[in-house]
Amino acid sequence: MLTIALSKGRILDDTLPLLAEAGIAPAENPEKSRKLIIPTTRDDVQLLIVRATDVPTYVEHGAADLGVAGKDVLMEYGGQLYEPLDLNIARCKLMTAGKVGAPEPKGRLRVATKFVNIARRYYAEQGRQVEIIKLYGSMELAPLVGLADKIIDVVDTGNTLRANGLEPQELIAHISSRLIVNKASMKMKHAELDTLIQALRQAVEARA
Ligand SMILES: Nc1ncnc2c1ncn2[C@@H]1O[C@H](COP(=O)(O)OP(=O)(O)OP(=O)(O)O)[C@@H](O)[C@H]1O
Ligand SMILES: O=P(O)(O)OC[C@H]1O[C@H](OP(=O)(O)OP(=O)(O)O)[C@H](O)[C@@H]1O
Repeated sequence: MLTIALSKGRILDDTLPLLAEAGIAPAENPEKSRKLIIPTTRDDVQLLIVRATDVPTYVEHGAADLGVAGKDVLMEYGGQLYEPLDLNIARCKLMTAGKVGAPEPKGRLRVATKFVNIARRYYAEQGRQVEIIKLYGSMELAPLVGLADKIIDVVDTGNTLRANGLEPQELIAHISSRLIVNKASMKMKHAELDTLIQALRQAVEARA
């Protein structure tokens, strides 16, 4: 059995067409079903539906053999995972952002983000003193109400920033979603995984 961890929403929407090209389709609609383990048209493949930030945890611990996760989530998670394929989906940018026209604060910067490890690394590399404030969502609010000077979040169209009077500032990384594989599975189920990875690679390359 091959177990694939996916998150609902954007990653599921963008991954299902790639899996379909590899001959794998869910037996029921994962967006509608309350089930968290979804069988597929292949007896030897099942899907796990988990939170986006939990995908690397399931895969690293071997509860899933493989999964799909944003590079932002993977950079934040760290951990020991194979990352054999850039699926080139859910593309966006990880950026700092602040209020439009706000002067660069002197001294210690307050940065609100759910990406606390990335934030710590980024400002450490710059030798900048920061206070990092952990949030779980709606980061754009923080500078508006004086909780933080800046945020670190993913940006695509920039509409969310603009709607809140914020502007993108520094680019931290270009982001897309990656196929990740458990290290032990890669050894124990090498043939099956290799076939699936190659099929997905072809599906990705056919689109480029
Ligand atoms: N606006 C966007 N445009 C393109 N890609 C995005 C955008 N927002 C996030 N992503 C990418 O898609 C991945 C999944 O995002 P999604 O919104 O489904 O989950 P999430 O809201 O980050 O997680 P959770 O629902 O667990 O809080 C992110 O990790 C990121 O790599
Ligand atoms: O630059 P934009 O095109 O506005 O995209 C950026 C927004 O997208 C993401 O949220 P998303 O829309 O996924 O909301 P959700 O994670 O709360 O579903 C992210 O957290 C930003 O708020």
